[in-house]
Amino acid sequence: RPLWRDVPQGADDPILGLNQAFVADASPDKVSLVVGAYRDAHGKPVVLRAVRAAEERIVAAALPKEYTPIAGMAEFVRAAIALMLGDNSSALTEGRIAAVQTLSGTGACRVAADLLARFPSPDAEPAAAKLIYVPEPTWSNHWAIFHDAGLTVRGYRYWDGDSLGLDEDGLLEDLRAAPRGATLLLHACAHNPTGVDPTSAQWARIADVVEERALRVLFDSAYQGFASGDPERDAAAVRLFVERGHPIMLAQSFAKNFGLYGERVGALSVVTASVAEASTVLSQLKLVIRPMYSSPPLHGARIVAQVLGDPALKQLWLEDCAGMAARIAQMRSALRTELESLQPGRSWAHMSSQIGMFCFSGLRPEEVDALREQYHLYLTRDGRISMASVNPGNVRHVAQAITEVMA
Ligand SMILES: Cc1ncc(COP(=O)(O)O)c(CN[C@@](C)(CC(=O)O)C(=O)O)c1O
Repeated sequence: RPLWRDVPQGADDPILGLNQAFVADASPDKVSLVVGAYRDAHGKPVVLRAVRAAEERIVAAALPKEYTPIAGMAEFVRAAIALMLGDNSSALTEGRIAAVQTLSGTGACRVAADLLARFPSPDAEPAAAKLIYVPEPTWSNHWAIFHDAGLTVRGYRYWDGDSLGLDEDGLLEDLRAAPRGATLLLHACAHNPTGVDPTSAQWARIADVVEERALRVLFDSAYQGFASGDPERDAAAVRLFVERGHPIMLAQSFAKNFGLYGERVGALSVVTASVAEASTVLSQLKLVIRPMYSSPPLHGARIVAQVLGDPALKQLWLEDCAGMAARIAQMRSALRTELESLQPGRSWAHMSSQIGMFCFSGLRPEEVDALREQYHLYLTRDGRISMASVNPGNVRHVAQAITEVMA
């Protein structure tokens, strides 16, 4: 009996769906510039040295595989917070942070969304109760995550297509117009998809407006250490808000900076005003998680806890993290050089001034389609290029293809 006959065909995911088309492409010249996953200079995925070493220790310890608590592995969660806020963060030492391990960054954003939907800010105007502002553009999955949790999602100006940089005036104007107590999503570093981050002076002005409008902030940190190569530097924006006393929420992904994509390692932290608030918020986070997926996976959390808890392994990780960031920076300048030599008079400065995994190239959708159809180059239709997929072996081919579709 066709009991599912009324189910409509769902749209392919703009990122992951495109990757399936790439896999199906038989051309030997195909290159995927789609998913933000690191590749080495030979186009191969990498398991970091510190991760391998930690795994050897974990396997040798022959640990049991009991359920983790609903809130996850406490040692991992604490290490995750300390990586972002610093070991001597007062919020951490005073016990004012409610934090849980999550199914990577996506899971952290979704648990945050459910908490926000259940507990609007007490200072919120009625219009702000379930309202979250996300940057225009943002990671495509953000819209669905917050919508599915029952929040109303609204864009705020972020990308300036003319200057190929931050639309600071538009951003501040939109935030000033936000109803009091609404939630604001901010990318901690390496904004996806634009690669454009506010300067420290611009972050300070954003923090001013957040205070004026009593906005609640959810930082989404998916690239700490991977952006600049220095986790301390990549934590600057989050630390600015915490030092100003903002009760921020922080979603952390360890997919990219630890290369643990498929292990699904993440955390969600809520900085509160007191131990009592942290305790009630944690109890509510557990009520969100238990019916959603009960408890998070063991292995990846053990790896991150082992690495961050051992100075020698942490140093190894820092070197590899810096190495990934450096290779991406090299490819940014290599591709820029190739493009500017093929297109005299046209500047590709934004390719090397942007930071993190992606270059927001400015390529139009029809040019992206031509790259895919004629040159077997795959990238998302917003023109985002995953720079980790560029390497000395394909950089000229990529530059030539881009030049030809722009002609
Ligand atoms: C800003 C941002 N937040 C959260 C996540 C979620 O990552 P996680 O759940 O794997 O921890 C991503 C990953 N974005 C990728 C790299 C992959 C993806 O789309 O899932 C991207 O290609 O944009 C991201 O870019």
